[in-house]
Amino acid sequence: MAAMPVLKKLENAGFEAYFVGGSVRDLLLGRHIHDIDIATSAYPEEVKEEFEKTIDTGIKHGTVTVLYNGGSYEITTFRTESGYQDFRRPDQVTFVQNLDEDLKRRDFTINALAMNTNGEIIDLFNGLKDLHNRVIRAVGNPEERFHEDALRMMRAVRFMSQLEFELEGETQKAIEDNHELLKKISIERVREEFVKMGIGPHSRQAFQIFLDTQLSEDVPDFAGKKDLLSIYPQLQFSPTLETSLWAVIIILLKIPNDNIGKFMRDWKNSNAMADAVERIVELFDLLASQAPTDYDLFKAGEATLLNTIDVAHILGQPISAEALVDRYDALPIKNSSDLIVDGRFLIKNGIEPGPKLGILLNSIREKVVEGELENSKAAIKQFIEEQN
Ligand SMILES: Nc1ccn([C@@H]2O[C@H](COP(=O)(O)OP(=O)(O)OP(=O)(O)O)[C@@H](O)[C@H]2O)c(=O)n1
Ligand SMILES: [Mg+2]
Repeated sequence: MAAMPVLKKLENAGFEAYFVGGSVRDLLLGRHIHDIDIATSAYPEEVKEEFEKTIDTGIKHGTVTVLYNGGSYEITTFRTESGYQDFRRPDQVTFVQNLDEDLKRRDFTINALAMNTNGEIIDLFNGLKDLHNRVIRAVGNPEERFHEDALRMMRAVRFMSQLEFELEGETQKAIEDNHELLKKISIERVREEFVKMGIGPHSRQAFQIFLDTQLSEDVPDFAGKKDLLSIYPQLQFSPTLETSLWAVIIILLKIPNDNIGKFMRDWKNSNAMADAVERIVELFDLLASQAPTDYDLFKAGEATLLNTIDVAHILGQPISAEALVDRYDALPIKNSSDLIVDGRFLIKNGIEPGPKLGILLNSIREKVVEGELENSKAAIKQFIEEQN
């Protein structure tokens, strides 16, 4: 690890120092390491004395960011779990003088590993075994861990998705029993975990647990929605601008389906990338074979992160932006607020203001949502005339 000199510097100054948390986990899993956390016996002021460039990231929590040799490191004084407030992260923390106490307050066994300057792993909670068996398991008593910080319940499902791990039974049960605590957490923090869950490679399985444990009851707009998995496979496209770029290049180059794998390997793309790109090309093939409607183009755009006009071009059916705007009016709507007309339109077309107008407007809305009536002014006008 290029970060080793930072640990050594702290050790040479007479302090204990270890890599901890996600960086140790990701190192052992061979994953990309995106941030490096260091736990130390040194107090923030002492850390600052050892390094020239530091940022006071969270002095209250014992954290100083050190910039060293082109890298950036979050160095935090050993601390305990005491001081958690109302199921959220602690406002104040208690510093302690040993690593064990610090590891004990961490969320999951795979996140409670530490590594010293010799590259030795300190594993107090069988985190290595859980890494090997691909299990997310709370450190110690799961209830306690989730009471300390309820966001950890969302972290559990996002790690499942990101790392392609299973959730250990007791940990899952504690989430089922305590899911309501998630309501205490700010939506910004929940959203961050939700997005990581949704875009991870195991998102379908994680999403299932998110629904099963009823965590879904405690986030906006999901209450009572139990049967979402039937539509979820769409997200397995995992589109990114990068996957869509390769798909577009393959279509432009007219690479036959059998050769997509070879094309992707020629560019040294990963297998996962190749799979995702193949799915997108398949989607385009399917669309090209069946005279797509505007709605198909729109949905294909969503599935590929391309805009609808680009999708139409790729399929050899160029349309102008103006034409598209007109044609959009006729798209089926999902949300009643998307209805193209309102009460004024009905009055203009001969309906007297009053209760009958409200009832008619509601039935129009229902028919459009059900797809029985086109969401266009012409179709709705005709429908009104038929009712009179
Ligand atoms: N609610 C939380 C958040 C963090 N941690 C501990 O702090 C470490 C670092 O936190 P963070 O960077 O948020 O998560 P990572 O596990 O490093 O995951 P990521 O790869 O997303 O950074 C975690 O590994 C874990 O030991 C915790 O116990 N409880
Ligand atoms: Mg991290």
